[in-house]
Amino acid sequence: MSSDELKRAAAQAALSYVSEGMKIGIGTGSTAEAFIHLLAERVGDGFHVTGIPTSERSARLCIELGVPLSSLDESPSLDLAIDGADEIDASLNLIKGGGGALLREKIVAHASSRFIVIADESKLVPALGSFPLPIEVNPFGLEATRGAAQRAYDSLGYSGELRLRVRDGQPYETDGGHFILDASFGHISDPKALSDALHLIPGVVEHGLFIGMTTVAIVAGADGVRTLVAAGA
Ligand SMILES: O=C(CO)[C@H](O)[C@H](O)COP(=O)(O)O
Repeated sequence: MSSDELKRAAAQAALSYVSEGMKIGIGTGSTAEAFIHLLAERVGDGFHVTGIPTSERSARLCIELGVPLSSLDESPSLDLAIDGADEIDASLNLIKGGGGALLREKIVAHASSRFIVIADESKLVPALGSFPLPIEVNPFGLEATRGAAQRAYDSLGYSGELRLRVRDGQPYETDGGHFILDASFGHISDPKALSDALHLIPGVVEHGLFIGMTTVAIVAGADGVRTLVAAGA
């Protein structure tokens, strides 16, 4: 199966978690978009759901395909959220934000009773960190924030670099008007310690480590679709 077929298979399996009338958070990225297409087919057959999108990009696709939308302000408590990931470790901790939507994705996942991650098996890793960690920062004081983040990594014993994400020659701007620093420091030995250290920096708006948030990961591979359930979920 191709990577797109695997993403679609994971997205298809996630549909079984969606019931009539639910309010669901809708993620961002190619796997989440596969899910939006499948959900739209169900909606076309008369199924009722309300989607709360995690990005303008996902919102546009939902509108184009006829998936009814609401906002987190109108619907602050969600039944579940379904989203992709850049990396998934054995404890179902994640790196997210490759598509630049990590802040809204984290807010929506946190507002959801269950957070379901869909992915192809290439996203499963023994330890997080091969994928650069996206760190969303306020543009004000960018260099001060970059320096503080570098020192946080240094103090935890990591070595590597922070790169400002650029698109078309300009800093990449998130839906919230922030910038992203992509942190390449290799395997993250203690995700919680790194998360705490980054959260102490005023210019850091949020980072792409999703720790202890995942309820279920649905992972599609050559041998079929596996459902991995988080301990205690
Ligand atoms: O976190 C994300 C966007 O901010 C995506 O979920 C993540 O980048 C995975 O994307 P894809 O499904 O295209 O591989």
